[in-house]
Amino acid sequence: MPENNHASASQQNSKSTAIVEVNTLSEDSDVVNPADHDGVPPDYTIEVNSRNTIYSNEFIESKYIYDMNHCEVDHQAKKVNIIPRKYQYDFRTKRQVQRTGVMLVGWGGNNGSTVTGATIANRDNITWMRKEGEQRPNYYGSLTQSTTIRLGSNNDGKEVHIPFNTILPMLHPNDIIIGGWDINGANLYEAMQRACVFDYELQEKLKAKMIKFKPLPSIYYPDFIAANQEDRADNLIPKGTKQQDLEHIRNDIRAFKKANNLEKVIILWTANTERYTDVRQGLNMTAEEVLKSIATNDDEISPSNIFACAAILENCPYINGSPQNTLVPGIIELAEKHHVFIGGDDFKSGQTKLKSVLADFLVSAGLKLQSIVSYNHLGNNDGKNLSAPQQFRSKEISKSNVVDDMVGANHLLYDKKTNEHPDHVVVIKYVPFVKDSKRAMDEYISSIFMNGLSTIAIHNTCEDSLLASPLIIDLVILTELMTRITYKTNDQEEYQSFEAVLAILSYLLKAPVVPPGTPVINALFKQHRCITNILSACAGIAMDTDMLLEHKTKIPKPMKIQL
Ligand SMILES: NC(=O)c1ccc[n+]([C@@H]2O[C@H](COP(=O)([O-])OP(=O)(O)OC[C@H]3O[C@@H](n4cnc5c(N)ncnc54)[C@H](O)[C@@H]3O)[C@@H](O)[C@H]2O)c1
Ligand SMILES: O=P([O-])([O-])O[C@@H]1[C@@H](O)[C@H](O)[C@@H](O)[C@H](O)[C@@H]1O
Repeated sequence: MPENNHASASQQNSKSTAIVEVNTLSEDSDVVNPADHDGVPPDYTIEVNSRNTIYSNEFIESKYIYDMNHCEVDHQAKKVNIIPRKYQYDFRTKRQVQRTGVMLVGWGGNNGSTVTGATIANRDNITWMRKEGEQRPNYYGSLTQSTTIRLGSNNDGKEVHIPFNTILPMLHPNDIIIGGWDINGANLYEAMQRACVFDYELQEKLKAKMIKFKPLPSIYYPDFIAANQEDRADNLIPKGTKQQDLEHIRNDIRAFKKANNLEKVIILWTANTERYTDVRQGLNMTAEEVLKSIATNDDEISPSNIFACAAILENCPYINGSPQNTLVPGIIELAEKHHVFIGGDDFKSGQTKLKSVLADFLVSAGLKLQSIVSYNHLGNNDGKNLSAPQQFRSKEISKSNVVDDMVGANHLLYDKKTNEHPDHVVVIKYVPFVKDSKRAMDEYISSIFMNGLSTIAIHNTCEDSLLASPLIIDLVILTELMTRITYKTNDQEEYQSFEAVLAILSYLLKAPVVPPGTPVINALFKQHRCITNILSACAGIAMDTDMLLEHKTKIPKPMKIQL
């Protein structure tokens, strides 16, 4: 496990000091009017001066009024009755960040080795040379580490932004203890070399630490991943029943937690994409059925089903970074029964992330998106596994559904009676030569004003693992945070956790799993606002409504509101 040889960065977030107005601005700031923006340094913490936000040593407690419009559509009268409703929430966040570990399923893969090497490089501030000169480690691409949240404005009318991870006490990636399993026995140095993601000099500087890490043996059911993965499977637990596999993985989790003196362990699947499993009565529709199917060695129980059940039964959140339908109804019910968080599916890293922005931009601008073609080729082992039809189908599904909510929200452009929607084609090809450097080519065709046509063509090349690794970090950090947040409402006495299915993670995932019967949101900036607004409410900070009325009207004196 990576050593933690520095004072925990996570604990620094637990102190509280008032905001100090600062005029620091990064030299490379490209804002139009630098004077209009204040960036608060990362080592500051925030304190909300309000009677509705209470700080104790243990908790941050905030009161929040949730406004929601209840709508009644009267088709006879051709009228929509809108009843604005208000609900009071009391949020409570434990301030002490937990000593947290993540066990990656597929630790020896490109994503697993890359995220492990990156946290070591950042923690130990390892620099390396390449032809452009000295390179420094960073966490670019991480929402929690490399983005800011607009708080409001200061007395001079300047916009004040804080680092995202300042809004509430959060785990720091440098403090995450990483371990996990792989069906392949390569140590993490060999895995990093195989991945061909990091520069050579960085690999060599990481060697001494990475070579010490060897993935735990894992479970391998050949029928669930491509046959071309068979030669990789040399690091397996002794062949037994699926019940024995479940118990073995549970023991691994307990051992990892004890050996590293952890308070929280998160299990995250970044192993190969599996084929879909059947979903049917008697197999996996209830928690009882899933556990019975494991006990009776049912062929349709997948490795990822085993890992998910093991995690839940060990009170460990489980996150699915791949597109297969691991989180069947029975596993969702098991998580709900045990009040354990689960999330998925499939990291939303590049081509699909852009699609969830472009489709939203086009449709919300009233442009009728008619055709989307998403082609990519890649040469890593993921691409090799996806070259098999059943594994490709899992990925095709997760990459295809990402525009459904935007199209469904605009019945002016798309006829709901005929389920009208854009043509949408997903193509993935395996080209070994390019390795992890994925090539993505997209074409978006839209009908525009007076039936003109607009075609947008995009080409993107980048290492897939450098896009996915910061998402793995954010999934761990946000999941650990959510385990410290509880709420009660105006008609409840006891504080309780959020729903077991962590829909708040949707921003990081292509095919968000949501609580049964609730809407799936894919539009990226809706997902982003969901995270920032919920965390703002927990911190007692007013939502950023983007109205900026203070700059458009003569704003009155603030009212004193006691909730
Ligand atoms: N940008 C991205 O890289 C990206 C984005 C979204 C989703 N994903 C998904 O993330 C997953 C990992 O991607 P990758 O590029 O690291 O792939 P990879 O093939 O390099 O790594 C997967 C690892 O999982 C191991 N594995 C397979 N079955 C296993 C099992 N039952 N138990 C333990 N280990 C097992 C393999 O040996 C391999 O080392 C894939 O499913 C991929 O589709 C990747
Ligand atoms: O960049 P993105 O679309 O979010 O996700 C990627 C896909 O484009 C790629 O086809 C696939 O091989 C990767 O596993 C990943 O899913």
